[in-house]
Amino acid sequence: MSDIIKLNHVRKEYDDGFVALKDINLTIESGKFYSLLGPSGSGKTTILRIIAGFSEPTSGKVFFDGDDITNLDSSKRKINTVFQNYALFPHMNVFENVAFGLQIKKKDKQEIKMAVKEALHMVQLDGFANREISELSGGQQQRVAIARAIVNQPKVLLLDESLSALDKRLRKDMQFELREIQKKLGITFIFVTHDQEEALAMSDEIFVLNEGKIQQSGSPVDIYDEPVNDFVARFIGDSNILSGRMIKDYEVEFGNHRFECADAGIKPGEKVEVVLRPEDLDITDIEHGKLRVMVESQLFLGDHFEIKAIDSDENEWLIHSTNPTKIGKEVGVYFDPEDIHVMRFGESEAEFDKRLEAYEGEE
Ligand SMILES: Nc1ncnc2c1ncn2[C@@H]1O[C@H](COP(=O)(O)OP(=O)(O)OP(=O)(O)O)[C@@H](O)[C@H]1O
Repeated sequence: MSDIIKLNHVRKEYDDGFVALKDINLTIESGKFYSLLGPSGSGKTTILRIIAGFSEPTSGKVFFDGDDITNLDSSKRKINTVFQNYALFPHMNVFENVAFGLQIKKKDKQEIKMAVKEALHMVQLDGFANREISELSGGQQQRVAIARAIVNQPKVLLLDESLSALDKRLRKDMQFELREIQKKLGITFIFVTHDQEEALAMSDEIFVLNEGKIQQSGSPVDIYDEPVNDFVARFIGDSNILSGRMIKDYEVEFGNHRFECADAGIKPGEKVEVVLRPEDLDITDIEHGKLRVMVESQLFLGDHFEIKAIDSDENEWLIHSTNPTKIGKEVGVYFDPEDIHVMRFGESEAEFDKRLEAYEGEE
């Protein structure tokens, strides 16, 4: 797969002096589904606007297919955007909305008709061409917005929080549909969301952002299983995060116990943070457990029990279990060495990758 978009050292300082993007470097390959994921204010929309050409970086460069497009007008980019509020024209029907961009470009009438028909077919709105926008449900409006964005065959489609107006059920359906549309079209989608579940479910690759910096990039599984820092660990899924100390390669101490782990390349004695995912913890009897905890609360969440427990050092543990236990009971907690994820304080993604490579190379 070839690279289609590159951001090199992009920094964005707004007129009031606020630095929204600090030093963004990212590469987008063609034909993949990407998410920009981060809390409100982390800079997701700013990145999208810079890629679309609605905003210029203060410094740094934007490349498209190898060409420098940093100062290229948005209308000349082979990139289209689906906005959060869809920005449909309420006084035009579905056909006119989708045809609008092509009419502006003075395309041939017959050609426009065919292109609109195909775009509406792609988003499963065959037969809706003459409907008024006000006669459509939220999900259908969303699809018209996508049809309008894909009708002039962009190479990249940007989607800004475009599912956030939909109710939960419809949102799940649209997540699936968007993924299907992306696969059918074979173009690159860059999707902005603050919803980590949505990003994990839809993306080939995720960029996790916080405070104008990319914290981590990778596949959903990489990011979930190997968060590089506590921000990512906390933001993506539920976590147990504890302070600890590295004893030696493949051995870490936390909660006054030493445990075999899968991490290496960290100085003996170095203070670290340890992440254990609640679904990696199993409740067992005290003798078979690696930890001993007392169950404080238990909630049934449909497909698992969410159990909160406390150990003798007053550390709170979150455990997801398919079997119920009893409040007030002392139980053992079991986990495998690879379920322990050790994070160094302040380690960047690049340093993390380098350390991992060095150790994988040795094996
Ligand atoms: N024109 C502007 N002038 C000054 N600050 C701005 C301007 N536009 C955005 N910002 C600030 O830049 C930061 C990043 O904004 P951005 O819209 O990119 O965040 P976001 O991650 O998309 O957030 P949200 O999920 O809330 O949309 C925010 O703190 C925002 O207040």
